[in-house]
Amino acid sequence: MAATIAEKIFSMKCGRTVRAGDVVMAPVDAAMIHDITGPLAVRVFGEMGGKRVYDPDRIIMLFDHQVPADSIPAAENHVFMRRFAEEQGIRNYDLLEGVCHQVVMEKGRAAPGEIIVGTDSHTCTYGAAGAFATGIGSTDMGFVLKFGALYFRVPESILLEIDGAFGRRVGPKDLILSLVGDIGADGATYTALEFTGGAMHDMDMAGRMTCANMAIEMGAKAGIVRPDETTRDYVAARRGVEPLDLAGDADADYRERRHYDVTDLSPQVAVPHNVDNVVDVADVAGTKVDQVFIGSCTNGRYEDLAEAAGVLGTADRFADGVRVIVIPASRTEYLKALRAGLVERFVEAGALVEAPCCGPCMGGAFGLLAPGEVSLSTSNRNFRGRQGSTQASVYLASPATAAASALYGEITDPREV
Ligand SMILES: CC(C)[C@H](C(=O)O)[C@@H](O)C(=O)O
Ligand code: SF4
Repeated sequence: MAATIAEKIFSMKCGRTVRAGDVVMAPVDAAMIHDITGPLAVRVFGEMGGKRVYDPDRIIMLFDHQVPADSIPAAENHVFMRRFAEEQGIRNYDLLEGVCHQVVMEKGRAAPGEIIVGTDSHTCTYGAAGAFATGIGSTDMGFVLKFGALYFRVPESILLEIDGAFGRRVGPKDLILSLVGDIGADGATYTALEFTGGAMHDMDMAGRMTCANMAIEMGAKAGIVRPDETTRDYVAARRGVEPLDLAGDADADYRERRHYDVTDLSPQVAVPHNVDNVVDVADVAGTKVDQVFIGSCTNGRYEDLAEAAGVLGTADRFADGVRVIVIPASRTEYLKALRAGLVERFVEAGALVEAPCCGPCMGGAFGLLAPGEVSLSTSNRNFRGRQGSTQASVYLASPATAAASALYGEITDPREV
């Protein structure tokens, strides 16, 4: 019987044929908790009478939102979580490795066919590895810590066939922003997006992670990139085993099939204050920016930094008056950027390069905006107040557009640099 990837994954995990709409109790392959939402999950686990977690090897803990601790309560949360990890024998990456989603992926903790949950909405990022991965609340996570399983309604799927070849300085972030603009912030609510097509399969893992990461910005429960050779190589290199082959069937019951061609796509920008307010860069070119942030789980990988550095080229300095903050998504990505000389280039050009963390993405730890200020950010959300004052404005774009805008002090089409 024909099935979507999501239906196949739930059928495999439940040991019987299930279809979209079925409510199932499914085992969870891995569960991720971080410094912000982890403490509540741990408390709920205790309130449920939890003594030992179901399997410490399946739990991934790390701190990334408020690191190094930016307040005494944050430091206390860290201590609380460290103790729990020690008691339970959970591997705690602490604040040493980077942003949660990048760390889960690069440690090979996500693979095709797995069900992964995390107490963070961008857990959908691991769909880049062919997993069914979704963000859950801390209360649900308390249950997962105890029982290793969770109730799910198997979602309907939307097939996204992406073809064509990106033009110069246009890439995965422009694609996903255009999809969010087209589908809308609630256009895919509780569906699994299944990404396939030539342009997806030509994309490296970094680009696929950028796309899967923003599935939640359309309301999707998960965003799964059909696994292929690129997925296999990435996962096999990290796990030492051949991952599962998995594809949706041509005659599966998709709620919708959408086709896109990226060939003529221009750089895209999400304008304040919603992620689905997406326009061509030309429509906002010339808008003055006070801060440019290159980083986050959406675009803080080596490939993103290289794209930005490519636009910077041999220019001496970023524009006067623009604060450029660059944050590699993990220690691994930071080291790659260091070894390739990218960090040196950014610093020479006047950027602040910070250690891996969420940084200004959520307006948490640092890099906040004052009323009236404008930020151009490679992250995934531009809601009012997201990066500081509710009177500030956040534009979202690709690393190439961010670098071009940092060079000129105003939103700039990277193809013109
Ligand atoms: C802190 C966390 C709950 C939150 C999320 O779930 O996404 C954050 O990571 C974000 O990006 O807004
Ligand atoms: S980088 Fe931003 S979007 Fe990603 S987990 Fe951190 S706060 Fe959330």
